[in-house]
Amino acid sequence: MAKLRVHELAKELGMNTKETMSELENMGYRVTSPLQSVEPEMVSKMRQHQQDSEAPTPQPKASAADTSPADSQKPSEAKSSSSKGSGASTPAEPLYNKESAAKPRQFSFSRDNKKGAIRFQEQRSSTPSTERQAERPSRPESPSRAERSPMYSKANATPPAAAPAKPAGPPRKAPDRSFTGGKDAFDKDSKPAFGPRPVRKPAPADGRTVLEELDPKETRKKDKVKEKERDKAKERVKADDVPVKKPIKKAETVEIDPNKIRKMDSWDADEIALGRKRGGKKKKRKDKGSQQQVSTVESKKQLKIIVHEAISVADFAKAVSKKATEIVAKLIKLGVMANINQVIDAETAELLADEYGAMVEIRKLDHEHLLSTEDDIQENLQSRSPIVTIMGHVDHGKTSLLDSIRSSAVVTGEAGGITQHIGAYNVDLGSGKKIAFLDTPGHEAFTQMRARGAKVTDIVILVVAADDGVMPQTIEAINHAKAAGVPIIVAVNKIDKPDANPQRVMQELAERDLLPEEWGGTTIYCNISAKERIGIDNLMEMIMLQAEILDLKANPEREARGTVVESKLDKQRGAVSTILVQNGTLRKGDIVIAGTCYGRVRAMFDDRGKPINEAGPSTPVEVLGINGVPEAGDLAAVVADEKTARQICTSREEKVKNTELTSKGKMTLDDLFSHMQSGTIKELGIIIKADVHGSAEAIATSLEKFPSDQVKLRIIHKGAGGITETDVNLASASNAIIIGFSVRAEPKAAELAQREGVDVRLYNIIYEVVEDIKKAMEGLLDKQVEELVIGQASVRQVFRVPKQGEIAGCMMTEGKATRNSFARLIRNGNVLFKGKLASLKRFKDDVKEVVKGYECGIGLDGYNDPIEEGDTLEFYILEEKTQTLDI
Ligand SMILES: Nc1nc2c(ncn2[C@@H]2O[C@H](COP(=O)(O)OP(=O)(O)OP(=O)(O)O)[C@@H](O)[C@H]2O)c(=O)[nH]1
Repeated sequence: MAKLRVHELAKELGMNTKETMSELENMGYRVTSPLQSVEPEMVSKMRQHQQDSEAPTPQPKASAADTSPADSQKPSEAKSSSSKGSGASTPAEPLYNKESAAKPRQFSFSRDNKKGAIRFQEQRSSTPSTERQAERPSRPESPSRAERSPMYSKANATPPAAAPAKPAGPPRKAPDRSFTGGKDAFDKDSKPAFGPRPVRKPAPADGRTVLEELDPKETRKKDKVKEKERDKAKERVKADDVPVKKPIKKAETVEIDPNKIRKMDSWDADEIALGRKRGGKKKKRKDKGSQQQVSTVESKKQLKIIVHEAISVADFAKAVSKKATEIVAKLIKLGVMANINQVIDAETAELLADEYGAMVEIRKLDHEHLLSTEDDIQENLQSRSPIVTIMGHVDHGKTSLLDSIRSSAVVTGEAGGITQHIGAYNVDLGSGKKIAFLDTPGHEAFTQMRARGAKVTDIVILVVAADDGVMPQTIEAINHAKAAGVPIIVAVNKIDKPDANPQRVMQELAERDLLPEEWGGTTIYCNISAKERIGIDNLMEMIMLQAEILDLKANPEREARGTVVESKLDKQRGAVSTILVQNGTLRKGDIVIAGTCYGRVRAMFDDRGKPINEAGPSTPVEVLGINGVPEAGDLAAVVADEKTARQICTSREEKVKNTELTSKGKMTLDDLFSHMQSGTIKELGIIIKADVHGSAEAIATSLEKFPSDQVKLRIIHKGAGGITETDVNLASASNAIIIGFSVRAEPKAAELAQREGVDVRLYNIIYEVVEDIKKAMEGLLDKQVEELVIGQASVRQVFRVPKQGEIAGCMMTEGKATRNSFARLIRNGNVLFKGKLASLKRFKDDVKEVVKGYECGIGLDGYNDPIEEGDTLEFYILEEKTQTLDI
């Protein structure tokens, strides 16, 4: 008997790949990849296991089997269709411009065992699925799968035991309600579980389908939910009906939720359950009035105000049933100058709420919170297409690959053949399967987005030219993808070239932890020629296979949330933003916030410039109507009205102004110890940049060997050259520190590091690097260091002194500077340097200290960039505090 790969076995057994992997694991067989070959004996064990579980019983256990997504096909059929369904095994057959599917199609994978090629398979359902279902014995469904399947109603997934009332008898032909991923599922005859629910039909005495039998249960469940929602809605309506001038009685027993109303919080799961958002147009109109910003809910608890990012003073006043002028006065007492129409941030609202014995619940509008599907109603979750980023070294064929995938001519249209902008494209593979591609000019945009909290990509395609091999940017791309925890599929490109050497690429990448599956590793490699369009279909199959493993889900029913991929100002069209919808559905007319910008979606275009009215999950769209140019990586989310959008954006703008806020929470060597102590850090990410590769290697080796059972040192990236913005972005996105050895940070990188709060350490002696890390771990074990500012000086003139570099001629404007103090060099609010003084002089004499009102000359130790007139020097000393470990 021949070996089979995991995904082939899964196909044969009618299971999904993930389940098969876990089933194999359960049977004690180690599986690391869906491409892994399974030994013949294990294959037969699995088959036996399958048969055992499929053995027909006199009990009518149709319910679970009916709901199996894979049961619509017999294993034997799966095999036979695998060879014919793909149009035999002509490898060059295009996958996504197939003739239109007149018949319902379904999508799956198969392997042509003779040729060893895994192929997409398009299965035409010539036989009604009900027949196929009846031909094979039913197989009990595992509850987990039932739960996961988006198209299932939970009721249908009830295990066999849940239907004991059914009369015993021979298994009857139950209609196929399994979801196969194809349009079969919508076949009228087969009465799909996810079609219009026959809940209102009275269940017949016998001959009922399991679906019908279970419907009352489902109905009850639904009714309960609806009832709950109706109650909630009533409460909201009650609140909405409160006239403006009428004070809310018993304010302390009223829970006021300014955001949980139709106008404020369109992404609230409850609202979605009510289906209010889409049907809420009329209400919206009716609600146009400031008083409708607040809704009340009876509660015996403390007054609760739910605030997302901001709330206006007027709304806050309403929430606590006080006059706005009183709130303004309270704010002044708290040191916040705001008028009635101004917006206060959630934290200020919290302080204010304290004054009224109320509490504020802050709901964050960040990527982590908004893009999670946790609060989505499970049954609304559906599989979504994978979002793929193509990365690789310059000229290795990223654009050509994308071009060949979407059969357009991007490369020829590019100026100088260089990818000039980030594009996002949807590729239709037919059979309802799509892949969203992000075309980035390397990895900068990817990491930049990640640094902004965006996690856009599900899979990275690493393009490596077979004639060129692994190059510096290939390594960077690997490190960036790894740091983001995104799986990599390697596309070895240009195999058409005479000097192509795919084996060498494999070898080089294997050394970097990308061990090919055929060598016992887990990384998928695909040999392709983007130019000659060789192996593209196989690559697409592998992407879909990986996507299946990742089990990507989204809820198209909810309001859109996504990420800005790029944005620009177009002379004709105004601000144009490319938004990748990641959850929900974006519709024309929706109000979108993106970073600090917002607006009503005036028009939307797909990746080919075609106007569209709505875009579901994993769809990139060009959006017109946003009032500015948001940054790549900004979260885009639909809110219910412009007022809410404005409030949030105003508050965000204020936060952006306060640069300190953005640098909050970043890891620095200084606070490594406190993080270690609080247990908030398990590993310290390090990026090493050195003048030569050898030094970077040497530092990495010594750090990797560093013994510590508390914190693991993880080298995220190492390379030769100065510290660039990309390095800082990577550090910021990965909460890592940067070690520069005999290199400096590029000015823009230094600025970015300052803005992002990334700790950049510069060294000239390897030993000192290790020593510093050691000190950070051990030295701070005894001491906690605090910076105490002691003075400030303004740079009036700059002198160049041989061997000493630049000396800043300063006037002390505040406090004092001492010879052993530290200094921060600040320009336009940015700290360009932080470190020791190299010299402190009055005229030609070294002095110990200079006080306010006196001139002095100051050299900065280790700072080699120009000092400029007008720069500010801030002096500080480090104060050590003894730690009390036993607290
Ligand atoms: N022979 C051969 N040439 C290829 C193949 N793929 C790409 N090329 C050529 O390689 C060059 C670079 O291709 P691009 O697709 O622009 O590479 P890129 O990685 O997107 O480059 P940047 O946009 O500059 O980062 C072009 O001249 C392509 O025609 C291939 O499979 N075979």
